[in-house]
Amino acid sequence: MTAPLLDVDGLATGYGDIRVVWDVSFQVFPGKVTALLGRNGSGKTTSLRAVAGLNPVRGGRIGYDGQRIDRMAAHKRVKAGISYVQEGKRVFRQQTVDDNLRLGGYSLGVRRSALDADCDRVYELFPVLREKRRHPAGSLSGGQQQMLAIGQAIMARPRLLMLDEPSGGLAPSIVAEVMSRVAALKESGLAILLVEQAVEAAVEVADHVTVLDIGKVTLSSPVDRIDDLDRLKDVCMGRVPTAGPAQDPAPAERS
Ligand SMILES: Nc1ncnc2c1ncn2[C@@H]1O[C@H](COP(=O)(O)OP(=O)(O)OP(=O)(O)O)[C@@H](O)[C@H]1O
Repeated sequence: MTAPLLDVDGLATGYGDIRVVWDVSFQVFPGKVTALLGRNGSGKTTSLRAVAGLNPVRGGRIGYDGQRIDRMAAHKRVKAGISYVQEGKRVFRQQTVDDNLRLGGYSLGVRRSALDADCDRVYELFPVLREKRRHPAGSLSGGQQQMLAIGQAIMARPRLLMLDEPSGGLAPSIVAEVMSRVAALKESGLAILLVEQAVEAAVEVADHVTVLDIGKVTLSSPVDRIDDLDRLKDVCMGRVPTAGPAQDPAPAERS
């Protein structure tokens, strides 16, 4: 059985003394996508931030690559292979596309030739970025900036990639393009934790979905067991009462 790369168990977290996540558990496996779904304010971003080391763990545990990382500093988590693309396409708008990518790989402290090779890999994944490599990032479209933000995260050579609403503010055709790149990244063996409001787009690429509401899990299921998308959307909107977390087997338990 494949071991999860990320194993979040009974997580409680929040902001200072304000607790907004009470009991959240999910796993992410290499070469798989786990989608965290749920309505606005349900605690998805806060959970991601806790995994990245930006919010304190007040209860439960975060396991990564077989070790507890609850108290590991955020920059050490990056070094350990955890990359986090925050919501809102945070790129350096004045810098060129190429410089943005190089900044993403800066923390590795590798030689220029290695950075060149890493940039090339990103350009293979996102050919449109190669075309625009000399342009300032601020001149790119919203979708292209999202791809650049993902490319920047990949430059840090992650094993776990966390994406917070990559579809945010994008037209449906661009969302499909971004998701097809996410699918390509998972095929390359990356473990991906995807936070999304766009339920349909998320289930296209996800292997497992975990739905949060008011800081708790209301549904946890392999995607191939979900046969009613409308019901899933209702659960995500908090419109369907749930009898507590449905802890279906995680992907690895089925293989
Ligand atoms: N800096 C903060 N200080 C205090 N409370 C916060 C802070 N940021 C978010 N919250 C609160 O935490 C709760 C969970 O927010 P979170 O951003 O995790 O939700 P979300 O599921 O990601 O929703 P969205 O899709 O709107 O981003 C919300 O009630 C929100 O108001």
